[in-house]
Amino acid sequence: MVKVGVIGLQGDVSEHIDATKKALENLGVSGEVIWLKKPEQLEGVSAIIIPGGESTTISRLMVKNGLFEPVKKLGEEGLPIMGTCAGLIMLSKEVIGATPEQKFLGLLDVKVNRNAYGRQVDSFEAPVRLAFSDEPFTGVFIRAPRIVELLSDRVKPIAWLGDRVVGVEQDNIIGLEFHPELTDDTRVHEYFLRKAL
Ligand SMILES: NC(=O)CC[C@H](N)C(=O)O
Repeated sequence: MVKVGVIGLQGDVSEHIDATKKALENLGVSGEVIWLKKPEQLEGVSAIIIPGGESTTISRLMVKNGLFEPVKKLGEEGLPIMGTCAGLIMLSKEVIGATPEQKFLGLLDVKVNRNAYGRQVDSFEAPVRLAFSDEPFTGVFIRAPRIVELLSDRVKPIAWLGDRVVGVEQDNIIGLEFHPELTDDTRVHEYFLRKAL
């Protein structure tokens, strides 16, 4: 029985909850998926998801609600954490274009550029190649950050758009530029959840 917490302070929380429930079903694993707002709810959690949204707001609210430090600690201790889009920004070590008060969990050795795709290509869908599946995955990119540098050998690419890395993994941590929760395809969530089984 796994318990997955989706950080539910801002962003596309319900989409991640639905995708995670569906992925657990497809894996044949019984589990609970919770809308995580308070540190007390971290008790017994086996994996955490940080959704897409607005990283400045998610950062501020995680600090305000007392989730920032405990989540950082759990990630450092090896708890599986996946961040999509704004969630990727939250997980990163270095961020170009951050606001001065914005804080990052620093669990992924990557440098990202916030809002790097610019206005013209603000949002788009494109086929993404995954390291763990032969079939392409529909990548939904919405004002996505761009992974501009891998800062250590510990971080491994797991998703590509053309020859550009758009998803990475570092042991227990996964960060993606795109939004797998906005498709009906649960392969990415399943891959992540296997880390918690
Ligand atoms: N869809 C998203 O999560 C967008 C992220 C947003 N550009 C940010 O900086 O937080």
